Amino acid sequence: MAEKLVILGAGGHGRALIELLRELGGIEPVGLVDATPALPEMLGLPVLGDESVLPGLRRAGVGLACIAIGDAAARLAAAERLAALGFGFPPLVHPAAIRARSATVGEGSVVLPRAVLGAAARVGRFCIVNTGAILEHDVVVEEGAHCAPGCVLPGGVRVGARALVGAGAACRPYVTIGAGAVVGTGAAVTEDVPPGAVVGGVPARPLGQAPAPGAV
Ligand SMILES: CC(=O)SCCNC(=O)CCNC(=O)[C@H](O)C(C)(C)COP(=O)(O)OP(=O)(O)OC[C@H]1O[C@@H](n2cnc3c(N)ncnc32)[C@H](O)[C@@H]1OP(=O)(O)O
Repeated sequence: MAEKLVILGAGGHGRALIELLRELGGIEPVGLVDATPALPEMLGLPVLGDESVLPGLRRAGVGLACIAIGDAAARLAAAERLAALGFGFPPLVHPAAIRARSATVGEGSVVLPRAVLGAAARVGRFCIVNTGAILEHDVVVEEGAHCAPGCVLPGGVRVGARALVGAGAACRPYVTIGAGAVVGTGAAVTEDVPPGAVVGGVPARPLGQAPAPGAV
């Protein structure tokens, strides 16, 4: 029998995860939970209410959850709350992603279609590897980080915890992107990015401090 799963977060990323789960099979999504549910359903799945419904879902046999929240700090905080209620977080890898046998994906992380995980790539817990992102051999992505659509991380790049590598950004091999840093869309990162920095452009240069949660 398929294990039952609830999705926390009824926004755009939630929609992407519904599609992922339907392609994956073997796990039955029962609905979505959201702090401020705007609509009664999403792509045919019910929006069940806010987090107050979660204990009842656990009692009803829903044992799995995935967190569809783009902001890294909010995603990790939500994971702690749901773990305390006893939910488990399977890594979810879309069947149209390409994963080397030696690549690993941590609990609660999601890998979307056409993403590539090369040899010995390591994706930590509660990360997002978005559509078409390329993580080459030996790339390390730490807890809560987000590799946005189409970014290119060549061999040996390290993405620190909660960092965001923006859509279409590319990096030089073996650079380190510090914890909580943001790499803007389309940037070309040629040297290490300090923790918490915001960089953009070609070549990437500092743009300021990390934006407020949810702003990117
Ligand atoms: C499935 C999905 O959709 S996943 C979504 C993934 N998300 C992303 O890829 C978004 C990544 N975020 C960005 O690129 C953002 O533009 C950020 C974080 C770099 C900057 O955002 P903010 O802090 O809101 O900056 P803001 O838009 O006010 O721009 C500040 C300055 O930086 C410049 N700037 C903003 N983004 C970039 C960029 N990607 N490259 C170069 N310059 C940039 C702006 O032109 C502006 O310059 P100015 O001061 O000379 O006018």
